[in-house]
Amino acid sequence: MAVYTEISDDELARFIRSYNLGSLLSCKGIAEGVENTNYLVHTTKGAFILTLYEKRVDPKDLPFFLGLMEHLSARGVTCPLPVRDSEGRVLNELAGRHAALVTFLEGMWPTHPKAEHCLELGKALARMHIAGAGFALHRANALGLSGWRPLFERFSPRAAEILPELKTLIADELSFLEKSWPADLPQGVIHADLFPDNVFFIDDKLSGLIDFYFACDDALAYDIAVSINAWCFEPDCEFNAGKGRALLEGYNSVRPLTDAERKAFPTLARGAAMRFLLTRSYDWLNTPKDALVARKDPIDYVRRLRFHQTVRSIEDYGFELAR
Ligand SMILES: Nc1ncnc2c1ncn2[C@@H]1O[C@H](COP(=O)(O)OP(=O)(O)OP(=O)(O)O)[C@@H](O)[C@H]1O
Ligand SMILES: N[C@@H](CCO)C(=O)O
Repeated sequence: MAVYTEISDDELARFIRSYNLGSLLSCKGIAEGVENTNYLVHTTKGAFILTLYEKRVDPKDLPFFLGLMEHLSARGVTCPLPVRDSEGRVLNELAGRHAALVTFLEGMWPTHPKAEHCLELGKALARMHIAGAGFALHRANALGLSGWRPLFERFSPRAAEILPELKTLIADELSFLEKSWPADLPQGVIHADLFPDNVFFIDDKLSGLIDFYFACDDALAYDIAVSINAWCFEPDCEFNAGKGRALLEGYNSVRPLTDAERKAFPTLARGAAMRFLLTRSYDWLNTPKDALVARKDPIDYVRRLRFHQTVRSIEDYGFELAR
């Protein structure tokens, strides 16, 4: 579920009146999602997503997220476009929360991504990276290398509740990543959470990207590593080289990877596995078992991490990339 904040009919009607969106026809809570409260709103001018930002979003980051969606939309990336109210504001307040309305995107996310989806995703990710250039605002990656150890320290005394050897595995891996993390890769705006549930398709054609609430400035190739982990492993956590190749080839056909990015890829993939292993472990230990939000299994990311630890070069993944 992701309806943490209820809105009264009066509050909603007043809120919608402050936009030039005609009359309110309906409003339904959306069950999917974890971080924020989302409603699907219909007015006589169309369909919109109303998001109330919950506690894990830092309000000072909202201009970055909303501005980025405007920047990308203006450069041809299909993503939600924040709607301005009659005074030109994209960020408002509703039911005691910061709130925004964005355009509704048609499409469905793929529950069983195929290589064809991965190819499309790779191209879209590269286009997004290119379109992000020149965005005026900046946001450091709060869940990047420097954020991993402090997050680990918040749950390490209880890590054995997930897996007896988890504490040692993470501690050793963090030492490796802190020593080996590449500092000189091409940087830009990354999505940082481009999982299948954030990518919509209509008839196997990619129709849009959503959920920019982890977007930040970081190494572009790190974003590819996040998506390889999210899209190219089977439910039993076996790596699917065909899907991986499709994603990389799609990306490389739009924005060719540099030699430094190719060389760093196995380390980036380990870091991307670490980031989701840490957040999932923290949430696993700190979300009440009877909470309505489904917890995501950290073990899936232990398996990904162990796989990447065996890889020495990008060729070991079975990728053959054109230069
Ligand atoms: N612009 C949009 N158009 C169509 N549907 C949307 C849009 N934005 C959100 N949704 C729907 O709302 C759901 C939750 O959105 P979103 O992923 O942004 O939520 P969240 O709370 O940030 O969750 P999480 O970070 O866990 O993915 C999506 O799965 C999708 O069904
Ligand atoms: N995509 C994240 C959760 C939402 O950010 C995960 O699968 O752990």
